Amino acid sequence: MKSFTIVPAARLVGEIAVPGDKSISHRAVMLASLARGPTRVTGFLPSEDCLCTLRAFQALGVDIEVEDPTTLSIENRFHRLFPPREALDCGNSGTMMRLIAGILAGQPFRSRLVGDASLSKRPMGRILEPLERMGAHIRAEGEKETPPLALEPAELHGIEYELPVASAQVKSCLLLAGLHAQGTTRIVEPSPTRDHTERLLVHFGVRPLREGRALLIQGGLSLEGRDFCVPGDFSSAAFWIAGAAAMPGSEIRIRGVGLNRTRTGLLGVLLRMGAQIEESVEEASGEGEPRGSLLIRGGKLRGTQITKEEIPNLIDELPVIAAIASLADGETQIRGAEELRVKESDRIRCMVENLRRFGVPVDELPDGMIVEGGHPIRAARVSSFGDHRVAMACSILALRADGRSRIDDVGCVDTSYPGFSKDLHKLSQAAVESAPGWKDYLSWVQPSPKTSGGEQEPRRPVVAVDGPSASGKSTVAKALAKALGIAYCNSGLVYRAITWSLVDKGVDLDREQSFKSAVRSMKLECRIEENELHVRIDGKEVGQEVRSPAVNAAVSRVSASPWLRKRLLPLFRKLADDRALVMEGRDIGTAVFPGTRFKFYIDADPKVREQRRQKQGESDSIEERDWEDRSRKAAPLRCAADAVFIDSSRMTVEEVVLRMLEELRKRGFPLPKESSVS
Ligand SMILES: Nc1ncnc2c1ncn2[C@@H]1O[C@H](COP(=O)(O)OP(=O)(O)OP(=O)(O)O)[C@@H](O)[C@H]1O
Ligand SMILES: Nc1ccn([C@H]2C[C@H](O)[C@@H](COP(=O)(O)O)O2)c(=O)n1
Repeated sequence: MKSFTIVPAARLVGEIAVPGDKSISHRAVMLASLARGPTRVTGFLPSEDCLCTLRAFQALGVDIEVEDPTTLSIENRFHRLFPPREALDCGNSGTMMRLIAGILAGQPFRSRLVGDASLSKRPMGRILEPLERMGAHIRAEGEKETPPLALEPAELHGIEYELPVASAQVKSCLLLAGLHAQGTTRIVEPSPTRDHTERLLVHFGVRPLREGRALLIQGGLSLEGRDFCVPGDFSSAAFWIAGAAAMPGSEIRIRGVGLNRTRTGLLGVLLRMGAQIEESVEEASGEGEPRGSLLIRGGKLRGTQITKEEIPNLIDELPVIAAIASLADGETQIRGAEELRVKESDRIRCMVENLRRFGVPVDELPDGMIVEGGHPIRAARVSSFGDHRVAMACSILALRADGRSRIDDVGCVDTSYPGFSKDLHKLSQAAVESAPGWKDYLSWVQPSPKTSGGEQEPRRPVVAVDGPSASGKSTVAKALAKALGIAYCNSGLVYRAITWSLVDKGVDLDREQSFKSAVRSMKLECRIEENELHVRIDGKEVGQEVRSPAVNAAVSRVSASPWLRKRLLPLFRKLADDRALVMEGRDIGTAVFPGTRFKFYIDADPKVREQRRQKQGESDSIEERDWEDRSRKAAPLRCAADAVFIDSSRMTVEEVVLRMLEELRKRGFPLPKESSVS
């Protein structure tokens, strides 16, 4: 399963054009396929969803040539559709299924519409009822009126229908069915929804009549092919708009994006939250799709209230609004958004669960949520729940986490935004240009918050050395201790020894009680002999066995236990009671000896670290272990704010140790008269 690993970034900077609008791409293919004469569609979104629509119309006998991934030549040479040989696959797309059902309902042939697991759970009753009233023979084969949909040949007639819930998909389904019905179809909307279908109908020569809240379409009119350019998708741009607005110091420009007023509700919400957004409409061409560019500057946002009336114009943007509400000061309430529960996922449930994992206080409501913003964002591992917008919204929030986060199951992002991760990298990397070397990686080595300053200095001088796996910290810490003539303590050895014993005894690490009782019954001895830490468990001194693949694979899980860490803390501190020492690990400068003035954070490019570990002939999943060490709740791996950061990628061990000695001298460490490196 594909996942994103998100590196924190201070801000978003740069200029992009987002891919074509998903809603409009579907509709452009559908209407061009019904039209007489050729249409060239440019800016088409070649996402999984839209490609399903393209394949469906090819299967219905329409000539669709893909000139390049975003340019299509479409012509229905026979001015009719043909029976498809097999079921039409709508993939993950509710838009496709509901709209194409409107087109197929009035055809003189049978058809069947199927979808993926997620689409197969989505309600179709809302189109079945009005279509049946128009004379369609349509049946949902799934439970509770869910897909697949089976359609039999039928002749439709116009009806008057008042939508119980504002829905652009239901409205569009009925407009397309009305096009193939006898007489007039009158559709009344409770509140305005996105109007792409109406605009495209006008583009192809059929003008629905607007009478207040009602739309009227005359059956039997034919569409005329005409070239069409799809604007950039506002809902894709929304991730950058919201992300940049909420990250102080950001400045991004988005070109060629659709600015249809029925889609841009997000802008109003962000402006209310204090965002700085400049909009310039480049093309308002009458009844076509308006497009233009947006300039967003980042700042501190404040919470807001989003009401039922606003929902239809920002429904797809609610996940990202929930994400950035976490960064705003104060509370944000989202109400009247129960529709979110029947999208590609239950977006209320999924966002609430993910926000909680990021450490955001959030209350779930039947029709929305209350997000309490302004708290620190914790690095987290979350799931997309198979929903593209959840995946992207969480990616934006992860940029502001205190470490590297992981979003699992992100294959779904391709349904609307192929290339999202590339754009994320492009816009967030610009933010870390000032970091030397491997930019994106360095950006997550952010200083931990400053300690209160009240921590006690250890009784004897302690040099704290922290860093990720295979960064070389043991090697340099050992050499430094030798040069200083003081004790060297490898705290990781203690975690490894405990892990080895647990693995050796076959303890199930997932069962907390077994884990705790096994640790309690262990006889753990830590002694410094000949200036080096020695660990014994149940009377046996541990050796090379603690570096076995089984221990490497389990040690980060074991050391993530807050209970165990609390238990070991006094043991580590006691070692410094009567001697000076160099102690290395993952939390020495931040949790074990936060009061020491002598702190180092040793790091190296992940590729270099990988190579170093391979050279040692050890099997170790460095990336996985790093992630676990950084994302755990208790004492995660961080570079202390007052630590000296050393990138050892292009330094020899001697160079690193000399650099450390120099820093110790500057900080007043009691150096022996002659400290040499050997
Ligand atoms: N500056 C350096 N240049 C080249 N190789 C180095 C450097 N520092 C360390 N190494 C080598 O890299 C390997 C890994 O180093 P070391 O075991 O000290 O890393 P570590 O950070 O303590 O790893 P872990 O925490 O996983 O035990 C060793 O073989 C070591 O000799
Ligand atoms: N202070 C420490 C030291 C070590 N750990 C954990 C994290 C590591 O994955 C594991 C083994 O350490 P290593 O021998 O690789 O340095 O022990 C920790 O959490 N805190």
